[in-house]
Amino acid sequence: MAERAGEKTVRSNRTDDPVAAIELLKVTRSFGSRKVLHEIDLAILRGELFGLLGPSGSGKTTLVKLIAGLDAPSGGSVLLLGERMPNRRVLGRVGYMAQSDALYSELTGKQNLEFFASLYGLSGARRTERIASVMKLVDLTEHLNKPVSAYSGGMKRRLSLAVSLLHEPELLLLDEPTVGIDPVLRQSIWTELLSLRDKGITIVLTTHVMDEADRCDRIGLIREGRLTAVDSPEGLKRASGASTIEEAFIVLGGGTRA
Ligand SMILES: Nc1ncnc2c1ncn2[C@@H]1O[C@H](COP(=O)(O)OP(=O)(O)OP(=O)(O)O)[C@@H](O)[C@H]1O
Repeated sequence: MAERAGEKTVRSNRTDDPVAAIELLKVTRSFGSRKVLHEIDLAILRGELFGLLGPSGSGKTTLVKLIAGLDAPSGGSVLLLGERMPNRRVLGRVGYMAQSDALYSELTGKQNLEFFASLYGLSGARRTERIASVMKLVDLTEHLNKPVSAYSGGMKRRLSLAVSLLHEPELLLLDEPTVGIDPVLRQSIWTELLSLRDKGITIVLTTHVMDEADRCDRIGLIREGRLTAVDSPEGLKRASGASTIEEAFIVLGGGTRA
C-alpha cells in the first residue's frame, strides 16, 4: 500500500498526467470580493482514494462542488475525466453525495432510489438489483418502505450514499460521507470504499476525521482556501516529523501559506 501510494505521489504531481481523473489548474473561487479558494493546482489519479482534510470553512465543499460541476470557478479550470467542467456530459459517470442530504422526505427510501434510478436511465431488473444492492450496502434494507421523514440523520446520510452509488459511477465525490454514522457502520462503509477503490473507482472525499484521512491513498491539506500539502499519509508524517496525521496537519497546515 505504501509503495502504491508512493508511486502515485510521484506521478500525480504532474497536472498533465494522462491518467488523471481530475485536474485542477490554478482554480480560484470568490464570493463577492472574498476569495475562498486560492490558485489550487491538483491532479487526482484514476483509481485513487483522495481525502480533502481541513477545518470548517477552509473550502472543502466549495472545491468538491467545483469538481462536481455544480459551481464554476472564478479563475482557472477544472477537468473531470478529461472534460472541462461544468459539463453535463460526464454527470452520468459521477456519483456525488452532498453535505446536506438532497432527498425527498415525503417519499420512502425505495421511492427516492427509484426516482434517482430513473434519472440515470436504470430500469427493469437492473434497477431492482441495484436498489437492493446499495440498500444492503448501507444497511437500510429493512427501512426501504419507510418515508425518509421518519429516518434519523445517520439513516439519511446512508441513503444519500446509496443514491451516489446507484449507477455504479467511475468517480465518486463524497462530502463528509460518514458524519452522523455510527462506528460499526462507518467501518463497513470504509471497507466498501476501499473495495471500490481496488476495483478502479476514483474516490474523493472530504473529512474532519483524522483516522479516515489516514486510510486514503493521498490527502490534500486545505486551510483558508489554500492547499498547503498533498501527499500520502506516510509522506505527510515523514515531511512533518509527526507520528500522526493530526500532528502533521498542525505542522504542515498550521496557517502557513504554501
Ligand atoms: N455561496 C456562498 N456565498 C458566500 N460565501 C460562501 C458560499 N459558499 C461558501 N462560502 C464561504 O466559503 C468558505 C469555504 O466554505 P466551505 O463550505 O467550502 O468550507 P468547508 O471546508 O467545506 O467547511 P465545512 O467543513 O464546515 O463544511 C466559507 O468561509 C464560507 O462561508
